[in-house]
Amino acid sequence: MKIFSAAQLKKADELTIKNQNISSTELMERAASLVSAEIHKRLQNSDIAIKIFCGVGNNGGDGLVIARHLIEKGYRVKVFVVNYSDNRSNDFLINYDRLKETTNDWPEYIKSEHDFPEIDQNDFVIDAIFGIGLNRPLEGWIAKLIDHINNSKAFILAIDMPSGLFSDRIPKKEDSLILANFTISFQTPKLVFFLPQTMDYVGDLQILDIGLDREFLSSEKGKAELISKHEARLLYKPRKSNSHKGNYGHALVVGGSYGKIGSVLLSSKAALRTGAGLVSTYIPKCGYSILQTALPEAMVITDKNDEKLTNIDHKMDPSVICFGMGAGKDPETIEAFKKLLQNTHKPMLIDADGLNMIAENKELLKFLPKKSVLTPHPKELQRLIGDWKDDFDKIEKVQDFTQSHDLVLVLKGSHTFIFGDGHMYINNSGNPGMATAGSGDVLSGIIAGLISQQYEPLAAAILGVYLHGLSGDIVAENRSYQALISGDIVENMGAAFQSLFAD
Ligand SMILES: NC(=O)C1=CN([C@@H]2O[C@H](COP(=O)(O)OP(=O)(O)OC[C@H]3O[C@@H](n4cnc5c(N)ncnc54)[C@H](O)[C@@H]3O)[C@@H](O)[C@H]2O)[C@@H](O)CC1
Ligand SMILES: [K+]
Repeated sequence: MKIFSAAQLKKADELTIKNQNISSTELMERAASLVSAEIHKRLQNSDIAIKIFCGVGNNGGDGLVIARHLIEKGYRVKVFVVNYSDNRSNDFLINYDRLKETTNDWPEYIKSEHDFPEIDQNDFVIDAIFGIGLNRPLEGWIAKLIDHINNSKAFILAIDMPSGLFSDRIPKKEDSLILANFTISFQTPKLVFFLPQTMDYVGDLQILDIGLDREFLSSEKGKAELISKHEARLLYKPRKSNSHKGNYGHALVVGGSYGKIGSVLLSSKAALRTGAGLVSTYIPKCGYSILQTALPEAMVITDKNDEKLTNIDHKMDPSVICFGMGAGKDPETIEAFKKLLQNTHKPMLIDADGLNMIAENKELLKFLPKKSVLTPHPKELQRLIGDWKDDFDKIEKVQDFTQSHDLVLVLKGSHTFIFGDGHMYINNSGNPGMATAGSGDVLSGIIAGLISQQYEPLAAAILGVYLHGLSGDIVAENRSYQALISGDIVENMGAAFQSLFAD
């Protein structure tokens, strides 16, 4: 699903009104009716006090439509107009009149702190104060109202966006914004719903298809693409019945040091479980028996050194080399890595200590084969590209970095971002249970396993990240977040592939 900017959404809005020959009031009616239907589906006529806070723009207009529909269905609704301006939008005014025809319990106006209503913890609050139209921080009594709503501890449903959240920038620490439990947004999600600095305000997220202009949605280039099952499925390449292991490539996993052989084991196993035809490992001698015993399907070559990598002389022609997990940063290992880079021309996957070596020896960057995949977590990214001001600045810097070196970059996080070919993809699978030792090693193995099967590096990164999260979700469902360990993600790759096509 594409992610658009506020300006693009406004354009989609206008085109829809023109091409479908409807009024903006009708579009609002369509969008907000869908929201009230969702609320009704969940509340099932329960006798709960619903308090709807409506701004005086179109987000407020949505709130008024929702109020009317819920009142018609018999809910106990109280509407508050947050009168931040005397300029009311046309659709606000139309729906204000329609609401007054529906109920005798007319909206109450909030014009200062004195008008703040009491909000009980058991109330159901709907935030329809500001949507994508917010263009400056909230001030004065409006900011205080937001804090008042948050402090009530009531359940908060935000319409389109939590009020106070901008669509295109990060709010300052001192800014007031709604901390929603649930957000229902229209047509496409907004980028800020997925950024580490702003995602917590959104709560659970639901996107409603309000039928905006199809032609625009499919032809317009998005700011980013959200990767869910549908998008992942399109990347999947089925296996041919007339094939042999040679068709699925050979992944070479290079890494490990004394006490860290497990990382290579996890990556190698993940590559095999993802479908690589052959997997070899290149490790220090101390790992030989460990790997041969724990993973008889893999071939093992050892360095002449017992505890670290000193000379990566593999004499093979692998389809992909995955480097870095557990490798440490010994000067001899760095030298060996440099030689490996100089002698490799196919895209590589670089993780963990491999990334740290590049961060500390930037001259290595020029030896990286084009389209290599780097898989940093935020701290590793910072070592690679330096500090950033905020999440928007970070995105810009990563785009510059990946484009100038022609790389694919997987920025790991609760929503992992994938950058490549000038585009940005945001993963939508996975869960907090996956923040556990070795999870990154498994991801590297999955992506390497896909590259070895001739997926383009960018496609391998996108699909790999999605499958990794999907497998983690399957584990969490059966085992809880806390009990999930990385080996479980590998073991459930089969279930993840099956689930890709389950519905
Ligand atoms: N784009 C779409 O596809 C649709 C949009 N609809 C709704 O329309 C909303 C956007 O409506 P609007 O453009 O009227 O914008 P909002 O309702 O978000 O904001 C209204 C106005 O408030 C003013 N404002 C901005 N920041 C302020 C501040 N800090 N203090 C005081 N005033 C401030 C601005 O002049 C802004 O236009 C969406 O979020 C959505 O809820 C829906 O009705 C249906 C379809
Ligand atoms: K809102």
